[in-house]
Amino acid sequence: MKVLVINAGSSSLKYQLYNMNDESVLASGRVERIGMDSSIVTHDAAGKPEVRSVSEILDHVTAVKRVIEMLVHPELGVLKRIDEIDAVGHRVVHGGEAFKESVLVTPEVKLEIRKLFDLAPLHNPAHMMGIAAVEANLPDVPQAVVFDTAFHQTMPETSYLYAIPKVLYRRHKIRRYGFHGTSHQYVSDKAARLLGQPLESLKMISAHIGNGASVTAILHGRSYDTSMGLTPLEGLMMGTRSGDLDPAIVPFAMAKEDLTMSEVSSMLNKHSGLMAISGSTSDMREIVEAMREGDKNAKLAFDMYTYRIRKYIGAYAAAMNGLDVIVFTAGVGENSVELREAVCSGLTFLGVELDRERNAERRKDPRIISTDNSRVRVLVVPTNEELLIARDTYRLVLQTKKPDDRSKEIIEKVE
Ligand SMILES: Nc1ncnc2c1ncn2[C@@H]1O[C@H](COP(=O)(O)OP(=O)(O)O)[C@@H](O)[C@H]1O
Ligand SMILES: CC(=O)OP(=O)(O)O
Ligand SMILES: [Mg+2]
Repeated sequence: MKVLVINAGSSSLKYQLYNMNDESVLASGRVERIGMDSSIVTHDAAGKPEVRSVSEILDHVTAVKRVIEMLVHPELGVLKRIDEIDAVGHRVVHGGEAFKESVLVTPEVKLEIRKLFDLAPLHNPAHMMGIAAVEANLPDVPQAVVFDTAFHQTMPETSYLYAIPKVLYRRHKIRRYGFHGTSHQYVSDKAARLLGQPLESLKMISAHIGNGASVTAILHGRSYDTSMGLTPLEGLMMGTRSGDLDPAIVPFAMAKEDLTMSEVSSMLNKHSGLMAISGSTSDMREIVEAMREGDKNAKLAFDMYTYRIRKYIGAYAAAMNGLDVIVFTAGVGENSVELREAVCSGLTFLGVELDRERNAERRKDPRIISTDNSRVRVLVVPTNEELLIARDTYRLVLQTKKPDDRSKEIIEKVE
């Protein structure tokens, strides 16, 4: 079975095509700057050089059409015919309380995702455009949705409720949901396997540090608490997002600076974080570079960013009354030697001992970077949200098949 995984953003669409018989990636790529004057398509088919093209792609329907054209292209493609795509899986950031696990797309599911537009205005509308674009281009292909929030649905009330009038929860479902769940789930499972210990026996903290960043306390394999909240704004300081702040700042700044609600929201989501403190960039590579050149603002941004990660790790170790494993993942967590060093150097009281040489190795596979004597094991595990999305989609679609077809598919997979 071949599964196409799509992560649709407001102006971009990333894709990966999997052969589920051996979970190999046949092709991957992205369409950027959708709706702008020059859109960029990058396509990378297994065994062929990556290609880049610039054209005008005004909407997501056209973007999906371009992706399909690339996949069946006589030279650059990997499929003979479009009907070789058996299923499509989508990343959906917000599933609210309605979705505790991945599901196949139905009219009811689409309605629920629409109801959550308010709670994830940057993400959910774009995902719906992705789903509609697939319907338009591949009308008979089953689709599944995999939610960032699903893994965190195991959190206890003590973690997910805010200490505000309960009517806000009852009427509007205002609570902590948490995000990046697919990633936290993937890396925690991978970490336990690498250590050769059952996930259920471990107290783990996973730090997904990318553009968006969140930390999760994973107690015996289940999400126990997580730093993002009702929306992906709470918690850590991020590239352009503020993370935690005193909520009184919002009305205060609105009054003093004469800001509207959408202006204050844009300030906190798009003009804060590393960008605001460094005054120049939200990209950690550039922050580290500028810091080396003696830029004081970049150093302050880096110090605040890493201090907050350390603070959350300390808090979650207390929340779980212990800690066995820390996992770093995502763009910054997987790649920044400096960040891991800065975070871990302040955690020796917990029994964290980083091995400097292991930490400095630039490898792409999951690995241990703590010393052999470290009481808490520290790991780097490259995340793979797309693979989990492909697996869930494959499983859900297989369940809908007639028993005979199902055994045929499973036999093919074993072979
Ligand atoms: N070698 C590196 N060192 C430090 N940071 C890096 C490195 N490579 C990538 N990054 C950071 O990773 C971030 C992107 O992370 P990623 O997980 O891909 O984000 P997203 O999926 O949310 O777009 C970039 O903003 C960049 O700062
Ligand atoms: C939920 C979220 O913050 O996602 P991303 O990191 O992709 O922006
Ligand atoms: Mg991401």
